Formats: sequence, structure tokens, C-alpha cells
Amino acid sequence: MASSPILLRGRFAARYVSRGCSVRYGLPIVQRRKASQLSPSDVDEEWKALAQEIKAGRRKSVLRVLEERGYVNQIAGTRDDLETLLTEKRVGVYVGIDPTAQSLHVGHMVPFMALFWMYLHGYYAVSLMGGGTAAIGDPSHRLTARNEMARETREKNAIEMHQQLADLWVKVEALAAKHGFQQQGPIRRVVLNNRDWLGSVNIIDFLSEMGSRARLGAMLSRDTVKNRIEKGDGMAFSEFTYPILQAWDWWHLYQYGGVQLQIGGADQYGNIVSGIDLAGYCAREMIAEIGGDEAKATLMGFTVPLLTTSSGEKFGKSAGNAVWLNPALTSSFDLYGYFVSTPDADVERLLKLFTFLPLPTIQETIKAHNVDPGKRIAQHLLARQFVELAHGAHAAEAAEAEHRALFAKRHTLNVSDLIENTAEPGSKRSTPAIFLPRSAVFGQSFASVLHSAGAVKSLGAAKRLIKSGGAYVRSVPDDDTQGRAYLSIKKLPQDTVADEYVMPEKNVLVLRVGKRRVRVIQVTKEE
Ligand SMILES: N[C@@H](Cc1ccc(O)cc1)C(=O)O
Repeated sequence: MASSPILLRGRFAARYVSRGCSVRYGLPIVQRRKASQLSPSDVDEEWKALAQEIKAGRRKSVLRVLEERGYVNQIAGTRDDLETLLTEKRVGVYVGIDPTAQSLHVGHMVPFMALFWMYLHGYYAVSLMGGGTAAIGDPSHRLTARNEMARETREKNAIEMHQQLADLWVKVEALAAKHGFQQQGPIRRVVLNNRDWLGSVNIIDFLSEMGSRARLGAMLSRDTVKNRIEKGDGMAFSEFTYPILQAWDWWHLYQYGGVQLQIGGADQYGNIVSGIDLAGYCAREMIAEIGGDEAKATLMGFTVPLLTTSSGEKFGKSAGNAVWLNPALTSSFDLYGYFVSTPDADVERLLKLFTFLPLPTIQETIKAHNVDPGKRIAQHLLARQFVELAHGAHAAEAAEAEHRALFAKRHTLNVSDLIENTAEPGSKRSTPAIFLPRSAVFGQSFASVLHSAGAVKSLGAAKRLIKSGGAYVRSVPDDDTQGRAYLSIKKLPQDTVADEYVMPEKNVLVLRVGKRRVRVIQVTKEE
């Protein structure tokens, strides 16, 4: 198995302890699910044949694919070396994130999409959740330390994100298959939590094996460290060691699954370089000890670009709030709305980054879009694809239908779909209801209700929005032929909420903010 990413087994673990980087993770725990009937040697042959094609210029390398779609920002090492590594070897690749929040957000998806693409090209892919590193907090590019987070919160976040990542993989496979991408070779992907190994690292081993190789000069010259000390609030020893912990992960994943490539956000360049240095040292030692191809000890990495919108704002925020992937935090409707609002200047770039659509399809879409930009063809496609990736096909379909209905000629909204099963978690509606007691609704100003429902940041903002005609309320229902209640939407009056706005049996008030955001308010009894 010449190109198997698994580099060692128990045999090696028993022999190799002397030189400094002891090997203790010869665990054959990589989940390998058979996708094909191919034997390992067939897979190797197939890989070699692909490499030949790439070298002969008859096939795009994975690096070219990633570059064309806009994922490659800064390579740690040279482009040529990376091209060679990825062409010759079916290496493992990983992306790590720390569970510092309760959910993944849209910004996380850039490095993960690069990982998914590599997976589809046959590489072994690890999505790593930093349950251990989150306890320390990555200081990269921060002038102040992160607020300390209660252990329970961290663990709860880690559980949720772990589940999210596992779900995401399933959706990736479904969506990529729809667009004709078949993952090549045996299926190899996994979600791991670094708490599982960092939680039991012995401090003596850690310091003697990796700490002793980490040179203070190099660590102190990193911008993050310099800026913190000179302009920020100083740095704790624990944060200072963060890059070494991340390198320890890499060393672990290298032994565990032949992970020779790390992809990270734009702020991860320094940590990746430290990892190449420290984990690479151990890898080289190990290969020298057991004998073998030196190329197997090459570690490389790259960062993805930091996304900003064409107007210069950081990507992934809506009205100042993060756009989450968890539908309980950002509904499918709002997620769809976020992407449908993408400015024309950004939409092609985001289609390349956030979808599995082939490039020619994207180009055709942009052409069609330019004929009549007002229809937002490209934005709807982007929104539909992204919601499908994050929430699944059902939710994406529902969100699209609701958004299209909002813009249909009658300017109506099919609220019966919107509010069905509002109280049931996990139901297919795309807009979860917000529960407000009667006293917070009836007799209150619309501005105050908008504010209580979390649709705007302040009462003042709500008043301004209503004054400018940017907020709407459903009024008397029209019945369509199927007996469903379609609601006319009218501009919010500046008065108070009266009975006529609340749907009688359902006790529901529907407000719309701006073009794309809807709030369904379920009016409840006082208790
Ligand atoms: N430090 C990374 C997350 C990470 C954690 C552990 C790793 O091994 C890799 C990456 C970040 O903050 O984004």
C-alpha cells in the first residue's frame, strides 16, 4: 500500500521512543468505509494514473481546482511543492475550529468548503473540533485575550458543533452527488475532537518532545505576540503555547491518518507555519527512523482568503449579528435572505466558494443574470444551494418558495406554510416563531413589537424603519383556490397593534422587516 496515509502501526510504536518525538498514537481508528469494490492496490494504481494525467496536462490538479474557485490565499511553502505533494500523494488534510460559539457560522464554511473539495478528489479529510484548544483560546490576530468561557458552555458548544459537522458531511455528499461529483476511491472522512488526545497529554512529554523544539526567537517574532505585548493587553503563557498545541494536533493526525496538509482561515498562517516546523520535525525523525520516502514527512498548508463584501464589510454579519448555520439561531428563511441580498459584484465569487456547481454552470448563470439583474437569478441560486448545504433540501425549497412569494406580483405571503407547526421543533417551516405575551403586543406600538421580537436593534431603529416605510404587517387574508390564507402585506402604520392584525385562531402576527426578513410572532397568554 505505497500511498496509504497510515504511516505506522504498533510495530513502530514499540520500537520508536528514543529520539524525542515518541509515537503513541498508532491507533488504526480511521474510519474507512468502502465506497468501491477496488482493492487498495487498485486504488493506488488509479491514483498513479491520475497523477500521470495531471502531469501531462490532461487533467486539472486539485490545487488548480481550489485556486480557480478562490480558496487559496497564502501557501506555507512553494506552490510547486504543494502541487507535487498533492499530485503524488493521496495525503490526509485537516481543518480545525475551536468551539468558541454555539454554532458554526457562514464564515467557517470557506476553509471547510476547500476541505470538502479535497475530499471529493479522494483525499482523506479530517474536520477537527478544538474541544481541547478552546480551553486555551487562540490568540492569533487578537489584541486582547478572549473572555474565559465556562467549561460547561465550552463542552455544550463542542457537542453541538460536532453534530453540526457530522450532519454537514452527509449534506455535502448529497449535494455534490447532485452536481455529478463522485468522491473517488474509498470514502475517508472523519470528525474528531482534540480533547480526546490533548486531554491526556502528559506535560513532561509535551514540553520535552515539542516544547524543546519550539524556539523562543521564532515565537516572539510572530506578529500576534509582538502586537499583544506592544499594543494589546499582554499575553498569558497558556496562549503563548497555543501554536504548539495546534502543532501537537497535527503530529497526532499525521500518525493517525497521514495528514500532511492543513487548511485554515486567513488568521491561521502563523499557526500553520509553527506546525510545519514542529510537527514536521517529528515526522522527519520518524521517517528517518523507520526508513522510507522522505516526501512522506513533508508537511504543508495554506490559508483561505478573508472574505469582505464589495462594500468593505466583514462577510457573514447581518445587521451586526453573525449569520449562523444552526437553524434555531438563523432560520432558513433568514439564511436564504442573507445570500439573496448578496450584491451583484460579489455573487460570482460566492457561487464559486459556497457551492458545488461546476464553473461552466456558474458562468452561464452569471450571463443569464446580467441580462436582467433585477431578477437576482444568481443570488437565488446561491441562496438555494447554501441553504441546502446547511439545512437540507426541504428547508431550502421552503425558504425559496417563501422568498419568491414575497416578490410575486400580488405581493402576498403564504403564511399558512410559514406558521404551520410553529411550536414544533424540527418541523419543516423555515421561520421559527417568536413567542410574545399579549401584553407585549396588544396596545403596544408596532415599533415596540418589532423591537421585542428582536427584528431591530433598538426602539429608535424600529421607529426610523417604520417612518421610512421599510416595515410591513400582514393584513386581511385573501383565500386562494386551495383555501390557503395568503396575506396581503401592507406598510406598517405608525399606530398600535390592534386585533385586526392578529390572525384569529392562530393568534399570530406577521411582520416583515426590509425586503427579506420575516418575523412570525405567536401571541401567548400572559404566563
Ligand atoms: N486555532 C484555530 C482552530 C484550530 C484548533 C486546533 C487545530 O489543530 C487547528 C485549528 C482557530 O482558532 O481557528
